[in-house]
Amino acid sequence: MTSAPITASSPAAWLKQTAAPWRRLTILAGLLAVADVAPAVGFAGGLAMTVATFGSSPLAALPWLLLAVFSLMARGLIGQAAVVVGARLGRSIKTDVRDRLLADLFGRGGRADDRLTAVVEGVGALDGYVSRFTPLKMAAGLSPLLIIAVAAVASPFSAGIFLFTLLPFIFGMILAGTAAAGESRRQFQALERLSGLFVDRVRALPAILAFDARARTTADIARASDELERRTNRVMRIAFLSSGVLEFFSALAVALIAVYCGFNLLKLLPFPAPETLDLPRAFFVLALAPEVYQPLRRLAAAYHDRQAAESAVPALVTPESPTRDRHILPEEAPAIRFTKVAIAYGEAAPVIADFDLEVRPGQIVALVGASGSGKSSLLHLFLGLSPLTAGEVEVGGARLSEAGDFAGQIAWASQNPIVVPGSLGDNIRLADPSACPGRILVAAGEAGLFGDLDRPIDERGGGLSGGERRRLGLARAILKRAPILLLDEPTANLDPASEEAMLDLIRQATRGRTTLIATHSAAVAAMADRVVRL
Ligand SMILES: Nc1ncnc2c1ncn2[C@@H]1O[C@H](COP(=O)(O)OP(=O)(O)OP(=O)(O)O)[C@@H](O)[C@H]1O
Repeated sequence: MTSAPITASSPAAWLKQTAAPWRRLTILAGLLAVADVAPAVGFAGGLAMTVATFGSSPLAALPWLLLAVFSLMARGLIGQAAVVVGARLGRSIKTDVRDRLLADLFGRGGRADDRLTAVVEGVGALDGYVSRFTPLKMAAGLSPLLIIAVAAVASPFSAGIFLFTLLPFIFGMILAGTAAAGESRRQFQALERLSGLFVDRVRALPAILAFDARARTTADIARASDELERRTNRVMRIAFLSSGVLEFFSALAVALIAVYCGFNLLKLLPFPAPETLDLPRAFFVLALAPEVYQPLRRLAAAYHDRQAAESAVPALVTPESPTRDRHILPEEAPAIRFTKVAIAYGEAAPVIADFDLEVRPGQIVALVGASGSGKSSLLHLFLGLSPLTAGEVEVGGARLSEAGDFAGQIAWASQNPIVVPGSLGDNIRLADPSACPGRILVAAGEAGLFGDLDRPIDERGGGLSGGERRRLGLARAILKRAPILLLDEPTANLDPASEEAMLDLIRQATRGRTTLIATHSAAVAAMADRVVRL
């Protein structure tokens, strides 16, 4: 089951909306938690009657004893069923949210570091919320009142004591919950920071080793992990403190009931007795006393689940992404039009402003200009790697502002093609995972990559020269049958002879496609149909 994209005003609303498609299962889990009341009452009644009848006739006590035993067993079964339903609910919701996060992550083509904690820890934090906290919340709202109503039948005055002592209990829970909320949020932020830092440093390992920054990096990670430890300790402290306070109130209330029932039985109450209790009724009320507070204590114990889930929500909300129709572009080379395009990174001044350009279908346009003039940024627009701050880019009539990116229709050779550990053939195949070995061989040949395609390459490109890396990028662009070709500095750092050979290969690759090339090379610019200076 997949829910709609979610954008909600508050974490609580987001969680509610996210769980909405599983409303029935949620209600079932809640009802099972509430159903625990029936065996609790059965057990208290059975025990009270056993004690009351055992003295006069042990045989008459047997059915009551059996009731108490069966009630205990029913309690176990109901608890087990609640765990199974809760686990199923948690699994379903986690899978849905995780799928949505991953789709958003891959759909945007961005880096995954900042969402890693969301996908792993954040989604995990939903489990306790849906499988424990939500059903227990329902039980905490209904069960004490049900038990008090039953107790009122045996002893209305005791029911009044129950109601009265519930108030400080609820007040204590609210106080503890409010105190824990902020700390829990800060703990999740510390966890996100540590996780992001760790992934980032692992990624930058070669640079760290090259600049001998091991000590500094270790200190950074140690600091972030100390911070997480500090935050976790604070959350735990609040949790222990609040559960201590709640235990105290619950013990006090049970003691109050015990004193009242005992003194009433012995007729020793220091005030006029509001009712006369006999042994079974007094025992029944006393046995029910812990049950009144049990749902609230359970809810308090699961309160941390709610805090953890709410703290994780900001990282889990996927921005409502524009509808992306990957098939809106024609198969043939399309026209491209830039209208008053601006690109600005963050708050910095625009790198590109008021940029207008019309590229005809199949045309080759070279973008030239000083380093930093924004050539790569213009190409990155098509892949969603640079922001379209103003204006519009249209490809065959489709608007970039509506499509988000055109990555599916782009063959792209970047300045530094990404290399993954594996063989050279595996690396070319990344552009089209469905390509057969024959097509990969042809693409490699057309990009000037000859030799063994099975030769191993590590993640830093070890095993490839600088020129071969560029050819790898070109081979990928050739392999991908896309109507637009983007080449970023395809001949940088090549000697004139290699560049000349590369030009022939590029010319072939551009056939039947609309091509944009960012370049500093006069030879590449000369090959283009049109040169645009930035
Ligand atoms: N992801 C980014 N975040 C912030 N600033 C960026 C980012 N990418 C590029 N820039 C900035 O935008 C400006 C233009 O960069 P861009 O790479 O587009 O220029 P270029 O003309 O392709 O340069 P070169 O010829 O050296 O490759 C530079 O000042 C660069 O620092």
